[in-house]
Amino acid sequence: MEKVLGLKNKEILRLVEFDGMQSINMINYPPCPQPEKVIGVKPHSDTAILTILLQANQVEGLQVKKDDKWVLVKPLPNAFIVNVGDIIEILTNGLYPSIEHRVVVNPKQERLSIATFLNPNLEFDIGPVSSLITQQNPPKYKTVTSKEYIKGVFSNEPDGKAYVDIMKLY
Ligand SMILES: O=C(O)CCC(=O)C(=O)O
Ligand SMILES: [Fe+2]
Repeated sequence: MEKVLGLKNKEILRLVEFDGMQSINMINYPPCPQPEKVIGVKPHSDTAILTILLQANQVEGLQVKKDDKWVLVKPLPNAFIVNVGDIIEILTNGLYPSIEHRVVVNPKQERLSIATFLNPNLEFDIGPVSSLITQQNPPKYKTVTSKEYIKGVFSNEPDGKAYVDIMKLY
């Protein structure tokens, strides 16, 4: 991604190279006889840098929002799904938007997923990287310390792309 964008000084990589943080969510979705009445995980984007996700027992349920429609992500054997998180959207000044997703439940089968979230080293600020900012392309997002960013994540309920909207300047 840095190569494609022509970024210098490891402007993305430095967030994870030393003391980046990883956390894991293992989720068991029991079968639900009335799946239309419940939601497994409500619509949100991941506030991390990237998410690496395994639909561990190959049962579908994950959907991503594309052109305002929910699209099913078919489980593939031995394949990981990589979701762009809000931090990549902010660092790239919107060039790589984070993906909104949700999980619906299955009437018959239980579903297991394992999501690994790549989170930033707390030493660096979160904001658009300087090599992507020019007079013609001014920052679209605020720059905050990682601690402020994480504090904001925990004080806002996951809700669509609401948190990345809070980080927007206009
Ligand atoms: O269970 C899944 O497939 C996704 C879970 C998820 O979106 C999350 O934990 O942030
Ligand atoms: Fe998620």
